[in-house]
Amino acid sequence: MMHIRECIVSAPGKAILHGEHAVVHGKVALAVSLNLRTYLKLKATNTGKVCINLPNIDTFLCWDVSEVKHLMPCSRGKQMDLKHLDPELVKRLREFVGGANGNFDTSNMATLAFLYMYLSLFGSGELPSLTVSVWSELPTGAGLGSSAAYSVCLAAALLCASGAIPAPLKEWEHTARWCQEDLELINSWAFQGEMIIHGNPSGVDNAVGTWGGMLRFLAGRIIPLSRVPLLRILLTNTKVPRSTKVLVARVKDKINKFPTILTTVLDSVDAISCTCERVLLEMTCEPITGEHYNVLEELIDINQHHLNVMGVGHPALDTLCRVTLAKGLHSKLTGAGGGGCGITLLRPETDSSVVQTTIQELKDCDFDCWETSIGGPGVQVHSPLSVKEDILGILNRY
Ligand SMILES: Nc1ncnc2c1ncn2[C@@H]1O[C@H](COP(=O)(O)OP(=O)(O)O)[C@@H](O)[C@H]1O
Ligand SMILES: C[C@@](O)(CCOP(=O)(O)O)CC(=O)O
Ligand SMILES: [Mg+2]
Repeated sequence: MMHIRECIVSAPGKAILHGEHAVVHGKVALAVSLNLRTYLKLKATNTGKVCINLPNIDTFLCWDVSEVKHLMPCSRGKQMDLKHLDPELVKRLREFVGGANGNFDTSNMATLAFLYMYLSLFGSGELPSLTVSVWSELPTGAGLGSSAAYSVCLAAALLCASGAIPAPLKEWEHTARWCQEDLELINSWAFQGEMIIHGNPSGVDNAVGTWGGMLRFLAGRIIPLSRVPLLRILLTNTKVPRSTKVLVARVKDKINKFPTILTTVLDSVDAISCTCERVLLEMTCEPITGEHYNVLEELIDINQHHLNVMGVGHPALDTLCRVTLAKGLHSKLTGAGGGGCGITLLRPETDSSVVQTTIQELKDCDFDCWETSIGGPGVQVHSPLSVKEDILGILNRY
């Protein structure tokens, strides 16, 4: 039986400050990693089976390696083009997992992304027997990039298991990261997972999951913003379920229907991202003033209107904006919208009593709400000691 490397990896979720949807159409986005992560454990087995345990989405599946092996198109060697999916492999996998009739459910998408990467990475040789277990602190399908964190973890663990990238953890270390070249490979493979889950992803989410921190993303170009002011952000999950794939397709339809109208909206979002970036930079090189915050707040308001124009708003997100504005705070949706999460900018002087009453009022609307810290590290490999006990317990359960 083929020998593979075992590992535990994690990747962060993200919040998009500005540029969601527009980024799919070649505009600038500003995004930042969160302190909420997805963890994945890959275990080598000798059962002749390939198994996946996804307790967040109640999915536990096992196949005989031989059963999966014949899904690999015979003509296929090692995959070189990581910008497109192999349509033949996707078709076969859809038939196999039951997503052939446009059945884009949570479980099918996650399974498809896993099997696609597993077969693409190992399918040209002997398929290893292994078990992958994933647990996330992120809400699934809520705009915080859970799909990308999942795809980044899958890519890192499977690439590491296959020997395509090294195991960077030294014996005495608790966490380690890969070198730039390996991160680029992880990011490219994670993009494949995102293509399965999003349909037409921009790549911003997997870039944040891979590199962490705050970054500017434009047409596949990733520029880390090393100098950013400390921002206080409130995250609210309206808990209205939605699918990024459906929302991205909805925006595309609207652009096709009203090209000249939507083009100007997308250009305006681009200008918002660029203005926000300039203001954030100014805030790191000159004393921060109330005017900086006034501009950041106005940008949030304008962008939220644009996202409504694109058709990705939701009454629950309107409620979030209204409740926070009554406290003098400004909010916008983050991620694909249509429900899911929103961000609220807190000012440095915002009193903690105001924050607490706002959180309480949002909870009274049946939303989840918490102050978050941003800028967590990108994809990492862990020793078991560096994983919180409760999370390790879940990963070891299977
Ligand atoms: N922890 C997880 N375990 C399994 N699948 C996950 C997990 N997190 C995300 N996914 C996959 O990602 C999909 C959600 O992606 P998406 O609609 O892009 O929302 P978001 O990325 O904003 O959370 C889920 O339907 C599922 O297929
Ligand atoms: C709407 C979009 O800009 C972000 C989607 O983020 P999320 O899956 O909702 O976390 C799509 C993309 O960039 O691929
Ligand atoms: Mg997503």
